[in-house]
Amino acid sequence: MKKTALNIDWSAEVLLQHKITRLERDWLFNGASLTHRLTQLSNNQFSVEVLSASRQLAREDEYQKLGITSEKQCWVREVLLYGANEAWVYARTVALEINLNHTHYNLNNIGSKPLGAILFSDDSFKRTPLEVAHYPMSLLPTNQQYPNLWARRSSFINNEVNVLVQEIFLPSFWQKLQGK
Ligand SMILES: C=C(O[C@@H]1C=C(C(=O)O)C=C[C@H]1O)C(=O)O
Repeated sequence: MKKTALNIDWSAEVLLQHKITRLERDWLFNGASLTHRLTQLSNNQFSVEVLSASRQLAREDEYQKLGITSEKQCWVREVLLYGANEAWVYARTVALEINLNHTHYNLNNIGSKPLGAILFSDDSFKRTPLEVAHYPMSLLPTNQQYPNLWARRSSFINNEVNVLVQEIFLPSFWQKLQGK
């Protein structure tokens, strides 16, 4: 598998180098549905903008997390999650396409419905522990390229599919929490 220069360090090392606040910890390591929490925080003014949803090769760190040892076509969905008309979170979800095609989950056609509504409504999904990293600017959408943004990832796994969900908290989200 080709080495990518942008391998992200999802180890806890980043937590040793960058002290996180109680507020950051609450949002980075809270296992509840982010859709639900953002809906509450925005007083029900939550929405999803789908940037892309397509069949493509994934990144090395994503293959590794998904337990895929050679480059295979994946289903990749990239969205912005909005609260009160501000982009609060960029999310990138990856699943092995061949697995997804053999499930009854119609993830590729959910459009602007939040993925969490599916993943959290099916008790068969087990969620892996949340990991955090600082997300490389160049991997963010062009109008959201800020340095050192906190990202978290975890997988939702059942006997049909392994769905890797990565969520990057944008500056406007932290500004909202700080009442700015
Ligand atoms: C996994 C969840 O789904 C959210 C919705 C997403 C989407 O619609 O693509 C992606 C990431 C999540 O923040 C959740 O609500 O926790």
